[in-house]
Amino acid sequence: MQQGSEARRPHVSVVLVEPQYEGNIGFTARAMANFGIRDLRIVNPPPIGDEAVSRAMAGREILEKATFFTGLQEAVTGFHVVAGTSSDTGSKAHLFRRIPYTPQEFWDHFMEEGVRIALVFGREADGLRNEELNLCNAFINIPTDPGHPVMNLSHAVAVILYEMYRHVPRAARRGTEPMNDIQFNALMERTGYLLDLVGYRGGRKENTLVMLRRIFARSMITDAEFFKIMGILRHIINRIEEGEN
Ligand SMILES: C[S@@+](CC[C@H](N)C(=O)[O-])C[C@H]1O[C@@H](n2cnc3c(N)ncnc32)[C@H](O)[C@@H]1O
Repeated sequence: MQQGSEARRPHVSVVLVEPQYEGNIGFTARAMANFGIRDLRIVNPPPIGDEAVSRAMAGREILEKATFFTGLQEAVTGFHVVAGTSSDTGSKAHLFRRIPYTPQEFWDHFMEEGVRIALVFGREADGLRNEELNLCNAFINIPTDPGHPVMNLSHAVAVILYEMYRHVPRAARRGTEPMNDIQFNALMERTGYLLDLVGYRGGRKENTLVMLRRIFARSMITDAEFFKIMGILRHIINRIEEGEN
């Protein structure tokens, strides 16, 4: 299922109900890849061909492994949370069992390890039908300009998954934790040593280190990037030292 950070996440699936355009299916798979979600379910898909594949890019495997269903009930069996999505908070609002969540509110509530969540998206032309909304036990509406509330299907998927991703604890996003204080000090120490080796002394060295400290501090260097930079510094330092001996 989700790569890398399964332990801290709910199990999220994306369910498209009778999408008309294969391009939107491809773009949906691509957005899912961007945010680490793998399980794509499609109720009564149109023919899926080259256009979907070319739109999917990194989501190609997700597209290839998508599963197909003949009804929504079948597609969402076994999920704890079945979240219907709609741009329509007016005429369909009476079908919502409660006021729709914004994506942020939804993930504030449901970002629980082990919870199985189906995010259900409707048809391009007329969204989810009443009988499909009745199968949902939560609802999400993405706030937009009131004059233009209807988003493209795959854009709506991307916004909701982006918000999910923002809720994933930092530690669960492999390699994206910020460099810690010990690493920061080690980076400054190595940089200072390199400046010594290339002949920076006294005030020149101090001023350069102050400037580099500011640059490093505002660069939001991740732990993975820290190890890369340290590796590069080690190579440069080794080369210089070898040349001196
Ligand atoms: C082109 S829209 C269909 C328009 C339809 N009036 C509806 O119910 O939203 C296709 C799908 O994209 C999703 N969508 C579009 N705009 C959205 C919004 N503002 N909030 C939540 N989902 C949205 C919904 O899943 C919707 O069924």
